[in-house]
Amino acid sequence: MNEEQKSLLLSSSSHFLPPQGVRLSYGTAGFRADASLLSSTVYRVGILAALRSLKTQAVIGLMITASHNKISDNGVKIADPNGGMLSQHWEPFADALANAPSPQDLVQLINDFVKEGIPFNGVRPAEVILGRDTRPSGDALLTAAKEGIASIVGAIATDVGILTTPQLHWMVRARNMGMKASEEDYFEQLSSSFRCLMDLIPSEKSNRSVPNDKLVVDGANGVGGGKLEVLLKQLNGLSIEIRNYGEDGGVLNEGVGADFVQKEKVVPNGFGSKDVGIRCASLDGDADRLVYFSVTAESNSKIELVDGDKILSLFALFIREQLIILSEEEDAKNSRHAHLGVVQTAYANGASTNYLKQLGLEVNFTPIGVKYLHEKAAEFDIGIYFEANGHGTILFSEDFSGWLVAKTKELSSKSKGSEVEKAALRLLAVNKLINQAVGDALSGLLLVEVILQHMGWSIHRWNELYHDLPSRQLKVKVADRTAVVTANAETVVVSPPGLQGAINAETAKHSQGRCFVRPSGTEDVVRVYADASTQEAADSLANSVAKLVDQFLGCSS
Ligand SMILES: CC(=O)N[C@H]1[C@@H](OP(=O)(O)O)O[C@H](CO)[C@@H](O)[C@@H]1O
Ligand SMILES: [Mg+2]
Repeated sequence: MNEEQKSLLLSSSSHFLPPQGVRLSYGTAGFRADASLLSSTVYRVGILAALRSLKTQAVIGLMITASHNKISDNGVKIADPNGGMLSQHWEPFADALANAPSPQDLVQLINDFVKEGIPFNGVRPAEVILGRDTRPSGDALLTAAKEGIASIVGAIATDVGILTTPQLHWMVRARNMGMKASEEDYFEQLSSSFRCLMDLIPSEKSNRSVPNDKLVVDGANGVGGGKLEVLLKQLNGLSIEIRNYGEDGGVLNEGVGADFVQKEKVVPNGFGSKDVGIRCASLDGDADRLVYFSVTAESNSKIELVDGDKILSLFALFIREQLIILSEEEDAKNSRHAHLGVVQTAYANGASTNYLKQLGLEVNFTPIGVKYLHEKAAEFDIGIYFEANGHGTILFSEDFSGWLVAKTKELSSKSKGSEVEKAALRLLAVNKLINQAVGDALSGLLLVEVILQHMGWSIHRWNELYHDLPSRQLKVKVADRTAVVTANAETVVVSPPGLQGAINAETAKHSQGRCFVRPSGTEDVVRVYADASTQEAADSLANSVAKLVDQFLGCSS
């Protein structure tokens, strides 16, 4: 690193001193904290993004969002060249950068790091694409990110404005693949592949009208509602009403959104008795999560939740159906057995795992956080992953995508209009529609809608695929959540000593009980999850274990 670069870093970093007494860590989804604490962190992630771009000689994304967190929080995360999350190898460097106490320490750290092979004088300058969600703090943090990028000589920052998180990841991936990568291109790809899937609905089904065919979407008062509206203008055949846009006085994620609906299992604001029986969906604040629900007749606030596990099951059924058609009608010589795998976490409802296994699918488990699920899903020809909270997607391997393209070409000359050609075309359209970079509520929603039409199913029929085991999630505020250390994909507490033993004893008192606790990577809480044979038992188990957490870790003041 030359002197010009060092002094540029020294002078610009002196405007962004880190907050005292706060230690930040690149958690399940980047850095998150109260927005007032974040300008130095975002500035430093700007530097990190530029260095990552130099290292990979590719375009990197930087997204300013705190997703489902309360409106006063914000956060920042990196999209790697393939559109996925930042390589886990770089997370320790990200932590060290964010916590370097002084400009001198920061420059020293960067100097040591770049010696290990960052091509400072490479052929290609660093380039970072910047996106942000609708949070009011986003603007100022964007300036900090730009300053960070500008402190690496020659680096280019491209501000793409307010976007959903998956749009930003999609753009990064598209740019690095040399494809069209604007927001219009994103909408065009989603709408054209959706139309293609609609056209491939078997005719006996497309004439059948699905009961309650209107969909009502809760936009979490975030970025997703407005984007969905733009997308809908390019589509026919969908009747969608959007509520909680964020422009009608509602507060981001407050009593609304996918995280609220999935965890509390009650209707979001703006929904009630008028919606009984109607198909409803909820996005989270940055539109990378999607859950469905319907308002029950017994009580206006109660819902039947159709969560990420059930979206996964619907997708798996559909993909499996197409693969079966392909393999049955194919002559044995040219056939290719596609390896289909699904990936879940410990938050998956046990009933969903049983259902998927009964379908004959290979079910894999990873620790919490999409970076782990995504990595695992990428090992299959087609890998489907979902967190119960509604974040997930379907990944197609490069090899299988290439085979599919060749296959559809071959079939279009050999057996045009056949069932096998249609199945291949459907898979190809799913590959285009569903975001290959990260879970994406908008593309997920379009895929759910077209599959329901394809099956001729109402939300109730879909919900009947299997019955969820009753579960309960709670958050416990403690003095220091990092005091909870876990193992076994975050399902067993190893510290503080004695806590796991107490949880086990409590769990054993409840029929079919299962319970685990872990520190959240996105909020300042410890999460408690319990499931059991009845709702009362799940509630009682979760409540008792929340008390244990409180006893072992002490309440924060
Ligand atoms: C119980 C739960 O929903 N946890 C979520 C939540 O992480 P926590 O580390 O639990 O706060 O946000 C992550 C990012 O969206 C997501 O990957 C994860 O599954
Ligand atoms: Mg989100």
